[in-house]
Amino acid sequence: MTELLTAAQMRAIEEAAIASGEVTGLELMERAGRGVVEAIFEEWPELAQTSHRAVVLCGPGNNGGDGFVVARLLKEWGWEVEVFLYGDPEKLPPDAKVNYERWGEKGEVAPLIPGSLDQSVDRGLENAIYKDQYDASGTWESETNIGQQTIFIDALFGTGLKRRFEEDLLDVLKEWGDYCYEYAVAVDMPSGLCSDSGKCIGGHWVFSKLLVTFETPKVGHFLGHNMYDIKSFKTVDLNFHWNTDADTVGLLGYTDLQLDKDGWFDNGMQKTLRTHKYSHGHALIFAGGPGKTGAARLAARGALRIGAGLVTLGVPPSAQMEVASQVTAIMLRRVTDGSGEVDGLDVTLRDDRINALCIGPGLGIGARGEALVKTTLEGKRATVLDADALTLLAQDKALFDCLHKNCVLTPHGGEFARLFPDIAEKLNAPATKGPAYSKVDATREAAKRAGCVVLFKGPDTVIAHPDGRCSINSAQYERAAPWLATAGSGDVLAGFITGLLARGFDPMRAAETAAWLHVECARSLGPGLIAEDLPEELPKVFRDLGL
Ligand SMILES: NC(=O)C1=CN([C@@H]2O[C@H](COP(=O)(O)OP(=O)(O)OC[C@H]3O[C@@H](n4cnc5c(N)ncnc54)[C@H](O)[C@@H]3O)[C@@H](O)[C@H]2O)[C@@H](O)CC1
Ligand SMILES: Nc1ncnc2c1ncn2[C@@H]1O[C@H](COP(=O)(O)OP(=O)(O)O)[C@@H](O)[C@H]1O
Ligand SMILES: [K+]
Repeated sequence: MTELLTAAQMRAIEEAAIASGEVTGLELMERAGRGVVEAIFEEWPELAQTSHRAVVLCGPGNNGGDGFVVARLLKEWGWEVEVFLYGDPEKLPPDAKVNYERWGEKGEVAPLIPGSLDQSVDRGLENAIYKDQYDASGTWESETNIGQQTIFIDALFGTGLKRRFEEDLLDVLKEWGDYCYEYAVAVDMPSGLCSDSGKCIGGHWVFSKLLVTFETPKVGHFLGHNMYDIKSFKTVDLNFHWNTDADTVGLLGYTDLQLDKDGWFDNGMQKTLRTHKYSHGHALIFAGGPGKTGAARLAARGALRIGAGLVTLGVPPSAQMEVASQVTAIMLRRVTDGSGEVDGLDVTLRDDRINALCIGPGLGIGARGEALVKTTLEGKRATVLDADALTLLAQDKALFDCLHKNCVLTPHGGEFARLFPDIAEKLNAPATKGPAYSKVDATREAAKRAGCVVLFKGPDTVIAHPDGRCSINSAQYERAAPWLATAGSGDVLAGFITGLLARGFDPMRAAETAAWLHVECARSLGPGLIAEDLPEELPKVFRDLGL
């Protein structure tokens, strides 16, 4: 799993490597700066054809030190380089100071104060050509003579940003422009954003197209919406040994999910030649009343496609005809209420082959919904609680206290705030100092309180286990799939998780695998997708994965 580090973890592993004598801080800084330059030429090969111009903004810490290395290396390539420093050179930390002095042998350093950037930015804009425009009017070939371009390098702050920018710096950054230049690079972090939470601490942040980070990405790179302008994300290997602790957050990827043939088929519920449908689990998904059954049907379709052996919709008698006219492979059963009467859930659950439940999509928040949530939780079976079930849990502390370790809660931001108002308040409070309270912190706290897995939705879906394990399923950067934000897609996700629970996945793995596949389906479909398409795309996604 790609490990995502906090600023403190990154600092600790670097300090350990330096203390062990494996590498010096200066060497790490040199590798970092060299990595940035290589990343620039890899991203924009056209810039390697002739020499160009760089404007480098350096900050008062080691991020600024990286900037001085980049400036020196680009100068050695024959580039015209302008360097600005925010802060007092005498107060630079030792490695940054060495690189400031090394740069001083090659060029000047101007103070970064209001007005100092005017000319540099104007000159940069004079010749700037924008790839989007260029593509529309003709071709963009790496051998095209694009004239001298200016590349803007943001090495102001990295993982060390602690507080809001002073007014003079805010003024400078406004001059720098609120828009994104074609060739703009963030060194480690877009300055102004918190590397633990992705939140804006500085009061403003610097836009860029390419972000180059070091050794392994930081948690904040994958949280929140503030990095939407970044088109390319590169990680430079600093080549030193490190181990992380149990707190480390993982970025979900294909290899982590053991979605190879063995991992996929070899679960508690094995899909092999010798098994039959009951070997793959039986999911029960509750539907709401007439006109409200679509959400549960979407979830049911998702559960079936992801491999549950059988899927039954538990419907109130009033919606029986509506549902019956819409389903075929999915079965239907009347579930009036939570009771032990005929058609009561208590009776249905006497069938212990039903091993996974999904409650909430389209359920309603009336008495039937409440009774079903209660009976469902008392059964202690693997259960996904989504949508209306989350509202019911938020309204009733006794019901919330019935949550158990086999549950998965799947709130979006609004539902999360209803369920965990105090946690949401901390999360949504304006960030004023770093490291700021993050969506990872919030989801972990929520999972601990609920005593079960919480999957907090969004392009940055965070999945946390009460024992502290935590991962992010990212639909950002090259995995962006904004068209997934469409009515009903969350219902399908609830169904995917339920289907995997029926197949015997444990709650954490079911939530992680389902979330990852959900985004894969969206990417495979592309813009125009509607929620109904998602389950139908699974066979193609499975085929493409070689399953
Ligand atoms: N530690 C290492 O060995 C390495 C660090 N590297 C770079 O070093 C960076 C981290 O360096 P630092 O820990 O020095 O942190 P930064 O360079 O991000 O900034 C920290 C400095 O800024 C000050 N500061 C924080 N918020 C401020 C604000 N709002 N206004 C004014 N000043 C503010 C702090 O007091 C401190 O002096 C990484 O992001 C990375 O770019 C790389 O060179 C790789 C090696
Ligand atoms: N910008 C986005 N990019 C990618 N995925 C998104 C984005 N916004 C929302 N999603 C995903 O879409 C789904 C929406 O779920 P939800 O809000 O419950 O919708 P609904 O209730 O209509 O089904 C979630 O899986 C969420 O992670
Ligand atoms: K930066």
